[in-house]
Amino acid sequence: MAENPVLVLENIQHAYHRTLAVQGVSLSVRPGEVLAVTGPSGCGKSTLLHVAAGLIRPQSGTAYLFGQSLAATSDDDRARLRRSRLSLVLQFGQLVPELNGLDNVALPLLLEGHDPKEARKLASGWLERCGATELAEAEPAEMSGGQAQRVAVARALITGPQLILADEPTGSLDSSGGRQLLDLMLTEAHKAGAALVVVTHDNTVAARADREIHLLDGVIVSEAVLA
Ligand SMILES: Nc1ncnc2c1ncn2[C@@H]1O[C@H](COP(=O)(O)OP(=O)(O)OP(=O)(O)O)[C@@H](O)[C@H]1O
Repeated sequence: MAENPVLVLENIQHAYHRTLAVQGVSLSVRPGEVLAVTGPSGCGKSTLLHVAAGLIRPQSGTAYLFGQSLAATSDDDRARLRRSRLSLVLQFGQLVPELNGLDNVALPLLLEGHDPKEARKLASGWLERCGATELAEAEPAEMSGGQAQRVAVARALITGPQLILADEPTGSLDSSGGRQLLDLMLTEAHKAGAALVVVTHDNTVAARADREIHLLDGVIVSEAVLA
């Protein structure tokens, strides 16, 4: 029997004032699947990812994470779900400005009550794997966009999530740095059996996915199975 999807979006529609950003999008993501969401700037990719993460409540349609309707969960439950089974890599890293690189990576474990020494040891290992050892003591304000993305990816991987939602996770890195970080995300997702949904402008990133959906003006206009 096929495994249950980790993410289902049913007929999602969302507008900001008069701008219709997403118009009736439905999709489903299987465990372990890598899905690329592509399309030109402003076509609704980030909005869709934020809906999937429960950060935006869509005006209509339903999002299900791990079989649970996000509309039916409380803010606390959504936050808990995000911490335990889902990781986000948002555009520009979105690190906690008051914490250094090491504590930003350790934070999801600290919030779950892990031993701080152990959490920081694990965080240090993830920073190293993400090529960001030298950022352990740095504050986010001192980091370049690409450095913040490395730290954000380390923070996303430390919990061993079942689903990673990533918005242009390598967009601020040069092509070789971006490729390395993407390789790491794909390898770790594969090892853990995690699904990865990656929003990208970059065709070389999309080419690494199992499936690609292409959005135009908030609508899925094409879908391709790549692997
Ligand atoms: N907070 C907001 N307030 C008003 N309009 C918004 C807001 N966020 C997005 N939009 C608009 O909604 C549409 C979709 O935006 P969205 O950021 O989802 O697209 P995108 O494909 O991710 O773009 P990009 O690739 O440039 O990040 C755009 O027309 C954008 O201007």
